Amino acid sequence: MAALLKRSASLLRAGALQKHGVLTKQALCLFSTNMRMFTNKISVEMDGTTGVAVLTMKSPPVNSLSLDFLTEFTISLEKLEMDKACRGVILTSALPRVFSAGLDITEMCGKSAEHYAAFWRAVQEFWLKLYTSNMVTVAAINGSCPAGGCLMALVCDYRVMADDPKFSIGLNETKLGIVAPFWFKDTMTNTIGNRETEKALQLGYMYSPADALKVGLVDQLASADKVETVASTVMSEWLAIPDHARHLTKSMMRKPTRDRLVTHRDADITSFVNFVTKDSIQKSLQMYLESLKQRKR
Ligand SMILES: CCCCCCCCCCCCC/C=C/C(=O)SCCNC(=O)CCNC(=O)[C@H](O)C(C)(C)COP(=O)(O)OP(=O)(O)OC[C@H]1O[C@@H](n2cnc3c(N)ncnc32)[C@H](O)[C@@H]1OP(=O)(O)O
Repeated sequence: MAALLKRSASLLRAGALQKHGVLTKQALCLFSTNMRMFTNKISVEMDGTTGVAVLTMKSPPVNSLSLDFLTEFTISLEKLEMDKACRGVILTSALPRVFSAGLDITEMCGKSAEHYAAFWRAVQEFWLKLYTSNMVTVAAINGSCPAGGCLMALVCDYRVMADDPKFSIGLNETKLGIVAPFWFKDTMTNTIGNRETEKALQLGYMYSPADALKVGLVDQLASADKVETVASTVMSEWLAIPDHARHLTKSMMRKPTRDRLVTHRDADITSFVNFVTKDSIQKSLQMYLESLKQRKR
């Protein structure tokens, strides 16, 4: 398994996954009955009876989306996608208080242009795989969920969030001095509409669970200890619909947004690299990282 993951990771980084479908056709072994898979940063438990997998992020301190994390996540998802027995996946976090802190800022600081390009391609791949999944995807948001963490939840079919005012969710990029790219914006607009997105993105607004429910950023709240149980109940309701009808409908709804990124994928990587290599952006990101560290002292 370690060797497979290593090989898969290098293929993914090289862009081979989406170009040649190598992982999907040859390399992936499938889940069949009850199955557990662990990588360094993710664990997956698949219940062969219900057809539901729980994908748990376990990358302390904050489940940030590093290149390694994104690679492991995308490969795990691909394996589930290939397993005919798997019809739904619940995403959750093993960490107390944090679902995911979003993109790993250290991947965007002080690295080469080649590194930024590889990182951004992996972010795109992660979004594309999750956004276009044939499985029912439910986010069990059991902690804070800024920026890329919010994006991950937004691409799921349904979001259940812990009703704890200490947690928040939103696309806060402007607060870091950076700009959410068009496909982050599209994903949010498709969920909460244009006007609310315009305000939320410009202000880098982080919503409390109650406010997130009010604007439709999440679908349901549950007490922190019940988030996963509620997510499982929601999953059963969605799985009562015939798969083919449901996922044809999903792909009809999502195709225009997906196509927009696929069409502009290379240009989007170039934009990201040009943007993130600017001195002013590097300075903003460094200062933000430093402020996160200072907060603890
Ligand atoms: C003209 C138009 C051009 C357009 C061109 C567009 C191009 C594209 C531009 C770029 C777009 C990028 C999009 C970016 C998306 C992102 O996701 S950026 C990441 C944003 N994330 C955050 O702001 C979250 C920051 N973190 C927190 O708020 C908190 O950590 C938390 C998640 C609420 C958890 O709090 P707590 O449990 O108290 O933990 P902390 O003590 O704060 O943190 C523990 C350590 O983790 C480090 N850390 C936190 N978040 C990150 C992160 N995202 N990346 C890396 N590291 C992180 C933090 O520094 C602590 O580290 P130590 O001090 O070393 O322990």
